[in-house]
Amino acid sequence: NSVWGPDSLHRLPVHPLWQSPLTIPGGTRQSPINIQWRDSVYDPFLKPLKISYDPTTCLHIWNNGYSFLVEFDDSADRSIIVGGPLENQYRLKQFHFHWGAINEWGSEHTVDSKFYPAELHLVHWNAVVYPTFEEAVMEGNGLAVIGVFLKLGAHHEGLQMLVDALPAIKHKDAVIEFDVFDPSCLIPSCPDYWTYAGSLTTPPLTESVTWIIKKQPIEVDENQLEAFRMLLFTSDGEEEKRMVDNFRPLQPLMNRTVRSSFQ
Ligand SMILES: CN[C@H]1CN(c2cccc(OC)c2)S(=O)(=O)c2sc(S(N)(=O)=O)cc21
Ligand SMILES: [Zn+2]
Repeated sequence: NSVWGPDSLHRLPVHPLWQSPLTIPGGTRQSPINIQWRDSVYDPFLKPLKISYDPTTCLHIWNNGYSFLVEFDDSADRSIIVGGPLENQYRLKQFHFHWGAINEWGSEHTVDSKFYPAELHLVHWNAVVYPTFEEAVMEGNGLAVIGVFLKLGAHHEGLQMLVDALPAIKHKDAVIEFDVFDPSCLIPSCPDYWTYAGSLTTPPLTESVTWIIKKQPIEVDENQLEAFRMLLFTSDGEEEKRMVDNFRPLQPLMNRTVRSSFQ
């Protein structure tokens, strides 16, 4: 259940970028957070995360004015994750990214206060317990988001397919069909992850996310990061505002422990 209603949300100090409130009154499990490696607690009972995506469930790629996202057909259990810290299996709904204007920052989560230039979020929902995504978004165990850090390095072949589509969705609300894409190619092979109870990092900021943050980043090259920065927050015809720095500020850890799947 959420701790605030839509009426109180709009009177809060808002983040300049996308009118996302900086803090939520009563919020006890907000995201993103800094992951202090030495304070994370190894949990031997954490299972390996099992990821099985069907590339043909891919629908389209679009610019929603916050980020660009690739959406999937979640009408059946065809692209799912199970295991890890999760009690049920969760269905893939969409993935999107957050990034900076320069390589010094851009990720939402930090590790030992270090920013990465970008962060990938793969959003899944608990269709075992909840009949619709919209209901799952409002419940404590409704969503599971895999976070993957991007670091500057080698060219990423799998990412290039997305990068090649970006010029066609430069403006807010632009969408193009995207037939076949397997997001597993964006997930590092190393099984190690941190996990903690958190929230969406954009409105509605609901405290419904089990975060699974991969320890190992993926490498992308400068041209690929620059391609993200060519997108616009603004619609066609409006004064152009480059889509950069679309990450929420760090939130207080409060009474939470970050667990690790590795020693
Ligand atoms: C615009 N960004 C959010 C979009 N969502 C959304 C869409 C429809 C309805 C809804 O609530 C009723 C929420 S979402 O749940 O897919 C997510 S996940 C996420 S993040 N950065 O925490 O991974 C941000 C958003
Ligand atoms: Zn996100």
